[in-house]
Amino acid sequence: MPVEETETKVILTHPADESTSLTILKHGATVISWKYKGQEKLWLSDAAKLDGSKPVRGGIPLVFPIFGKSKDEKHPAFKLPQHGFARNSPWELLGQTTENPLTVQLGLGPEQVDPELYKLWDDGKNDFTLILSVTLGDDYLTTGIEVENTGSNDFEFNWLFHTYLRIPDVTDVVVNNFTDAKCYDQLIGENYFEKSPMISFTEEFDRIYKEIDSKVIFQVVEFGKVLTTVERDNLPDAVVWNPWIKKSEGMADFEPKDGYLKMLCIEPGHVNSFVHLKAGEKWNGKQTLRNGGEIKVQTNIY
Ligand SMILES: O=P(O)(O)OC[C@H]1O[C@H](O)[C@H](O)[C@@H](O)[C@@H]1O
Repeated sequence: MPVEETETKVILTHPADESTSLTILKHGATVISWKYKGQEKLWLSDAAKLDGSKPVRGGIPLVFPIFGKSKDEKHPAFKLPQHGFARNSPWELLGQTTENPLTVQLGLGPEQVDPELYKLWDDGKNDFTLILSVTLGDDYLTTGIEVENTGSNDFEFNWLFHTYLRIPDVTDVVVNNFTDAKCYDQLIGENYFEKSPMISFTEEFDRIYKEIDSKVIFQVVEFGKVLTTVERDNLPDAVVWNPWIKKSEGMADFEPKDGYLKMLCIEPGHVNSFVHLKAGEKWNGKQTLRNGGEIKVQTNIY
């Protein structure tokens, strides 16, 4: 069976190769595992809560309708907890949409969100439908989101795929194609242009790269070999995050404590500005993670 549904999960198995598969937790519609030819490509904490009591620490949590915590008291998302409610709500499997490549859809509407939580967004005035499409390709995983404003008032939101990539050792990898991109460094609270030809990791890292053209891809490269390629569609920003030693110690659901060496978050999103969605309109964004790839060097100067 290429698509199997249990009470809590949806499992997709590649029809031509059963060692390629993925698992989606219905809680948060979080992809918690992607195996390419038997090799796990996503990082999941050993202490991640998979029982719906917390957002999942690992895999691909979904961030909506706010990235981080709003600092603007007057903003409709000000009262929401960090990263909103999509990652913390029970999504519903809508069904399989294509066989080749294998695709399923999951949906979320206000009625599935904890009413206490939903009320915190603009006093519960915003009506929406989220449809997540997850595709398991031969050597890739695509997650695509459609946000529809099904209500009668306009609203605005952030979207982000909080992707935790599993890697052999974060101190051995570099990531390309952020050179000359605008960047906000969350650790020092400063804006600058990224100048490194490749970014590397020797300490805590938390940067929002902004307004990067869709044709620019990001690649995690280890000793000259591409491990994973990240492609984006209509998601202009990308957060790059590694919590390093101290921050990992402070997260109860982060295990093992040296797990930061085995993970790197590259998070395509629309977070530098809000998407304004008029009543009745739809917005789409998509990321594709591809196993391997040829090194491609691209610029952010146009
Ligand atoms: O602990 P969480 O709410 O899952 O957030 C985890 C991380 O998400 C993003 O990557 C942010 O840039 C970080 O500042 C934050 O620490």
